[in-house]
Amino acid sequence: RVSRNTHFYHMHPVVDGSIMSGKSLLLKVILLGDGGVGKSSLMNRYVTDRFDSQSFHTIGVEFLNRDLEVDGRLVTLQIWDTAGQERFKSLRTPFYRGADCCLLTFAVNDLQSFQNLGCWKKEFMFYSDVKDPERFPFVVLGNKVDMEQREVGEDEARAWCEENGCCPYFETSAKDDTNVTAAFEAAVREVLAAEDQIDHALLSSTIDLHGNRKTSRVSCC
Ligand SMILES: Nc1nc2c(ncn2[C@@H]2O[C@H](COP(=O)(O)OP(=O)(O)OP(=O)(O)O)[C@@H](O)[C@H]2O)c(=O)[nH]1
Ligand SMILES: [Mg+2]
Repeated sequence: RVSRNTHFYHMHPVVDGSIMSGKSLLLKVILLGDGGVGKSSLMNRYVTDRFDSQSFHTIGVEFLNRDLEVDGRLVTLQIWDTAGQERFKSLRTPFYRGADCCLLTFAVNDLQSFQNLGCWKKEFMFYSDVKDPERFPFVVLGNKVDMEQREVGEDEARAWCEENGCCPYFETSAKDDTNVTAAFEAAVREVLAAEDQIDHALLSSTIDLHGNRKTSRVSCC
């Protein structure tokens, strides 16, 4: 399963310091969550529009690319799917660096997987070394909503999201293709919104620097 994904990989030349594919922006999103919650199924549904009821546990990481357009911007979404089982921790954590968004995933019929969301968030923060932890975009996915036996209510999940940085929440089914596209597009929107904020902050600090220089000249002379 690991080597299969190399078919989907294509090099993105670096143009003017930013990684571009044609005119599209390359964004890396990473799926984290307990083993068996449906991370690989969500990625495969989104990229290949297939669902396999007999899928194997992931070992290490795999990734697939999909091009899309969000709010008029062309994006190549590089989706990194990780192994949720504890024994594969050392194989997945080196791949957290450079992620633009983290998709925290649980299964609505598995309470433990919901209770572990906080641990996944911590693990991501620890190994990704993100520059601005307060503003880093997360999206939460409650998968397997097609299952009748739920152990986690939608309200409970939304409350967790509120308490954890007001991240967007989607109830998904990789099996029925419910909200899968919406969830990945939301991840792109979160990244673009965060980048717009950074651009705005940079612009403001440039103006401040200019102002400071003027002030120091006055005090020098
Ligand atoms: N009913 C239902 N089953 C699902 C759904 N998504 C995944 N599954 C099933 O759940 C099982 C685990 O799915 P995976 O996608 O392999 O889970 P994973 O999160 O990638 O697991 P690891 O690779 O071990 O981390 C498989 O048998 C899938 O067919 C869903 O939305 N609904
Ligand atoms: Mg998997």
